[in-house]
Amino acid sequence: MTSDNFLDLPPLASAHGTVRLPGSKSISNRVLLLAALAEGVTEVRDLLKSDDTDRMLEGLATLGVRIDSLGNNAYRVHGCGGNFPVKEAKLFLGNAGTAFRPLTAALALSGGSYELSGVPRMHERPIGDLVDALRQLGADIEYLGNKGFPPLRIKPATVAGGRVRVRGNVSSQFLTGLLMAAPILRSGVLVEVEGELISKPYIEITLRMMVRFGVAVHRNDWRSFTIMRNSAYVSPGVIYVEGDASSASYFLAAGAIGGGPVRVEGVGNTSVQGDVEFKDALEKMGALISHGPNWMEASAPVSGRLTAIDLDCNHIPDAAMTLAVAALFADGTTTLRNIASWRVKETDRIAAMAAELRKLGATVEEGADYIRITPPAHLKHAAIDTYDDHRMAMCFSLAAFGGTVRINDPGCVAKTFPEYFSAFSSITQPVA
Ligand SMILES: O=C(O)C1=C[C@@H](OP(=O)(O)O)[C@@H](O)[C@H](O)C1
Ligand SMILES: C=C(OP(=O)(O)O)C(=O)O
Repeated sequence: MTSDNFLDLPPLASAHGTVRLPGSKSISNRVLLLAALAEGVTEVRDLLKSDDTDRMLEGLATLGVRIDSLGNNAYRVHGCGGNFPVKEAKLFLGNAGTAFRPLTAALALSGGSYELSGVPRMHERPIGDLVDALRQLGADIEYLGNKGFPPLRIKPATVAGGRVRVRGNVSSQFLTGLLMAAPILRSGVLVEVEGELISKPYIEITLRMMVRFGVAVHRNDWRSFTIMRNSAYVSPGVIYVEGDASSASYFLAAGAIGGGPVRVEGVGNTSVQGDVEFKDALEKMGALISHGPNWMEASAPVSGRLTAIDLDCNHIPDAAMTLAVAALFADGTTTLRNIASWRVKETDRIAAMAAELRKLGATVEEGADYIRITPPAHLKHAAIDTYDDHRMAMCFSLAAFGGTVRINDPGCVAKTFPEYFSAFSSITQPVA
């Protein structure tokens, strides 16, 4: 039964089939911004269409960037050569971290007057480390609400390149924003990371996308990054967005729990996305995994049951949520470590995950940066609250392998995967 506010998933007997993945959120929003900043016209194919990418598309359009929709998830972006035509604007960026953080950096170095705001949760997500770094380059940024958080006002300022230090232990998106925006200055920037850097594979995506647009960053391990004087983005002509590796995790887990094989197409072992390593975590749990350059496939262990794991998940913060729900179907106690960033994402994901897993009967221990899950013998029926967090809705759909489950506010999946539930039902078979 469905309504606007909840979706009842029937008890599931098995999973097998193939899913063609929607485009990667992380790549889509990077490519849109880089194409906008580049010289020339870029044709972007297989872009993700979702709330987060709509916020980036709208934001760029407000800034005067011409973007033509060509149909079939293809867009033509008319680059503005590092100089947004509109010098005064208000941007609403929803809850899209991949739009908010990089656009803050780009606009702070652009010499205009801008206001950036989002949904109430976005105003609770930190941005102080990025603002501090941009101020070192001369940017004039004011907090319109609480210090260290959006909404922000950016004023015209004399900005110049040079050395800038940024903290990377709250979100890697601050470093991503600085790196992507730095070529706007044309005068060379040395970015030094202060302390620990989390979510490193996302920096790899950033650097790979910048190279596609003609800017090679010289790096010293994860400590410092140099953007040379006169670096400027140039359109690569046509660019394809690969499938979303985080979105792949739900289907691969379904194959590992429900028999399989479940195959995802659009992303594979040559991907630039760190979340493809989710398949390795599932393999450690006993799942049978195979993969090629553009696909991955998962089946249940020969024994039929997954086994618990103890894993540092810092490199796969998004896909790790799927492991927490897969742990309901694994023998033993699963511990997911080094996930403090979960607390400042769409919701406090450690608290939300613990609360909803407990409703299903699991024994859950949570700490500042870890979660430990012991499954019950049988799942209880529960109505799962999703906290306006797309990943809560998507990963808890897997609980239907233990009996019927209600997902409250299923529409929140629109942040990154509007068609999620129809894709999920296409590879899962209810109990007869
Ligand atoms: O740069 C990116 O595309 C992202 C970085 C990660 O955030 P943090 O760096 O805040 O962990 C990730 O959780 C987010 O979904 C996307
Ligand atoms: C953390 C996420 O999103 P954002 O890009 O808004 O940070 C996510 O998609 O899990």
